Amino acid sequence: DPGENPHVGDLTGEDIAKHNSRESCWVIVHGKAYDVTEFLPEHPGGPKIILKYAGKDATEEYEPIHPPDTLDKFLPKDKHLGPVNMDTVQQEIKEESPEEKERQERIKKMPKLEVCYNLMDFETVARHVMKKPAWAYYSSGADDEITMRENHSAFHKIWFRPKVLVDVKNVDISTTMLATKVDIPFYVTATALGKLGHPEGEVVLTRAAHKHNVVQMIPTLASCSFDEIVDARQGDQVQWLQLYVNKDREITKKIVQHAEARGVRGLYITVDAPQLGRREKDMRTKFDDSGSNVQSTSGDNVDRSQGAARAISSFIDPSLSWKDIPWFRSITKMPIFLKGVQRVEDVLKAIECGVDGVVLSNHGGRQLDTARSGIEVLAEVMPILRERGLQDKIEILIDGGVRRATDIIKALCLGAKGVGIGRPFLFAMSAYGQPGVDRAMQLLKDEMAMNMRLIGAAKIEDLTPDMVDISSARSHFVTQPEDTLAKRAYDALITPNDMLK
Ligand SMILES: Cc1cc2c(cc1C)[n+](S(=O)(=O)[O-])c1c(=O)[nH]c(=O)nc-1n2C[C@H](O)[C@H](O)[C@H](O)COP(=O)(O)O
Repeated sequence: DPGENPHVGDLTGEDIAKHNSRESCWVIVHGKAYDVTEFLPEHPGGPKIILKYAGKDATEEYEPIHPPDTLDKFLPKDKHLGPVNMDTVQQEIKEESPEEKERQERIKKMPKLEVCYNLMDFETVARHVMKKPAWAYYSSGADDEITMRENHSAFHKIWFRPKVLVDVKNVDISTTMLATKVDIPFYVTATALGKLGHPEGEVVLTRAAHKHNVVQMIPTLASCSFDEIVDARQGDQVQWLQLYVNKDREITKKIVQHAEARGVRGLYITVDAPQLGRREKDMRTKFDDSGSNVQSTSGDNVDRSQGAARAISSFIDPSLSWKDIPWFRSITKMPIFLKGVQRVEDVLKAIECGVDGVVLSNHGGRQLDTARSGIEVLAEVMPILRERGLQDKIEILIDGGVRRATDIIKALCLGAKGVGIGRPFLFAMSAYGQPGVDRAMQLLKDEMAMNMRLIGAAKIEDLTPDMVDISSARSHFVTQPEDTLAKRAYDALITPNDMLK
């Protein structure tokens, strides 16, 4: 009688363990059994990582990479074998590796949250406490990571021309982005696989975005399901959707129309990733985990060694082009932005196509290496739009390397409506959970108010192009002239005699 024994009829661990081969492969996920034998060759991450858990409980490995509704969506119902009595499943006693022991020690000694005074502090702590694959995935850029570093250093080539004696007693740092009133001109940009850094994943960012009244851009490749992230929204909180366009347009149409039905307020089509870049730190950690080195698999012609990103993105359509824009117009009423535009010619094309906005971005340096930073492209775009009277025809956002409120202010002075921020919030979340993200956002708000005062601006509209000097913005290699005379004076080894030489 099920009343007495709730597990009557359940499968047992023994039943599952018998199906532990390529010929017959059953796995357990969240207490339910699945026959994935026929799915093995289709798995984007390759068959090997599944075979590592054949006949066993795969939940821990499955969780960070797959939204919870993945099996319901992609595995035929007849392969869903039903509940498993987990008391009968022999849980693997995972011997803690020496590396994991060391990491746990570092977590015990990590700095208190109050010691984080800026966004880079979170990155420093995260590097020490995150699991290697998670750190590698979040921190990696493409190829030599030159663009990833340039994104941040580009802001240091732009200098302020502050105004003085402006009444800045009351400073208002709020603004509107895509007709949404926000407390401060940044949004949480789309970054994939949130559960690599935190067991709750993207919903942590949803809660922090609500608390600080900023917009969250929901990633296509989120660990949480889309509906989980939308369900975590509170009150009239605004979310946008970042879209990787699927080769199967029907799937894309369903995703977009479902998002609109769920009240998402903007569609951001990612256009800089027809194929995901080579993030070598991410790739290297895949080799460390023997199960996921899925190179040698029969009949598997896709190179799966490119880390999690490349594996889970094989659905992206590289044929996407300008001719597809009208189709997007036909399937949704949401405003449409192109995310990843990197030259003024494409901004002009976007205006011609009637697109509502663009994000000037190189994907955080994770795509084409030695592409220019978003802020440098912005410095190229805005003067030309103004020249042609087009600056109000399209909303311009930028992202990449934003780590200080001064970076946000420089972007706004040049004409952006706001900026997207990615890694800092991931690192804050991974190291300290939601309190970390809250603090990161609050630090930016405090910096923003202070720096607006120091530049002589009481509100966002007061930020104008004449407040920045961009004469060095296009130099990718700024040498400092060697001031040998001064150097001589400061070189303790030089004696007065030498001066007589
Ligand atoms: C850090 C990071 C960025 C990703 C990201 C994942 C991570 C871990 N992923 S990715 O795996 O495919 O590359 C996405 C993504 O899903 N879609 C997207 O449009 N941009 C993606 N981006 C780019 C992101 O939206 C911003 O362009 C970038 O993060 C801005 O730079 P910062 O990280 O320096 O703020």
